[in-house]
Amino acid sequence: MLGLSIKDVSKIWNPGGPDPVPAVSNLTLDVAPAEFVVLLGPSGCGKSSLLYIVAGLEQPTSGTVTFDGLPITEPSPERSLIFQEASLYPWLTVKDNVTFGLKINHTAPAKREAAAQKLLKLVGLGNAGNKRPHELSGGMRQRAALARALAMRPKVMLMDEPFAALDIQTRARMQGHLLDIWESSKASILLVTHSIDEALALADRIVVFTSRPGRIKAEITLDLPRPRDLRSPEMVDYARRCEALLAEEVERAFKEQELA
Ligand SMILES: Nc1ncnc2c1ncn2[C@@H]1O[C@H](COP(=O)(O)OP(=O)(O)OP(=O)(O)O)[C@@H](O)[C@H]1O
Repeated sequence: MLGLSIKDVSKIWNPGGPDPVPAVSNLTLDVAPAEFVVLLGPSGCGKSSLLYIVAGLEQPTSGTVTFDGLPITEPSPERSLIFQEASLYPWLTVKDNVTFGLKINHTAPAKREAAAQKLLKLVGLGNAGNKRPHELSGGMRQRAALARALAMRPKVMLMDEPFAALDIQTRARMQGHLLDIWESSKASILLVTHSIDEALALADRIVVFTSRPGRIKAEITLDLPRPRDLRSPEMVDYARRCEALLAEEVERAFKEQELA
């Protein structure tokens, strides 16, 4: 099968230790090529744990994860992971950060230069290639991190709250950039967020998690054109549904804590 296939995956941190933590439980999720899936869930419900497994940085305790039919056992350039804080190399220019992976791959300098020009333009940093990361704003750094991920032509972009550290206006612009990038790259995206608005603005499908251990509570398919007007009655209705689903889970987690 093409795309990402997560089958019956469970993750227990510290299994066999004195304090095992069941993070994800029997989770099954397929992400089609070029599909944009957003994971929404209460804090600590295992969203990042799942992303690390898909990235190949962690192994599931049980279950399988495949990409284009092949088991995921280790990180690969075809699956890029982008975090909340852009982790650029401070001693390299933006351009050299973007083409770092290509240099490791022994891509010829002329090709690297061409790729950097194209990617920096795509993320709106056409004039910032020679700057160092500390000279950029948070939003610009995150765009540089996106360009660096794109340089490896990933088939899947795994994004862990990529815009959470940004102010609301920058965040909205970054979402627009991401949609442009997604449309031109045709990569699948699996993005974790706490923001219902972000999920509604971006997703083809929102997957709502239960509280820990994370399971799929609901899936909401948004077969709607973008950009979306989040104030339209239809979107307000979707937002209410998401809020109600999340509220149930937060409530359940509190009750379980009280009983423990
Ligand atoms: N490396 C680890 N070792 C032990 N426990 C871990 C590890 N990583 C995560 N956990 C635990 O697994 C559970 C799920 O964490 P995870 O970070 O996957 O949740 P999350 O849904 O991404 O949370 P948030 O939304 O707050 O970022 C938490 O209880 C967390 O403490």
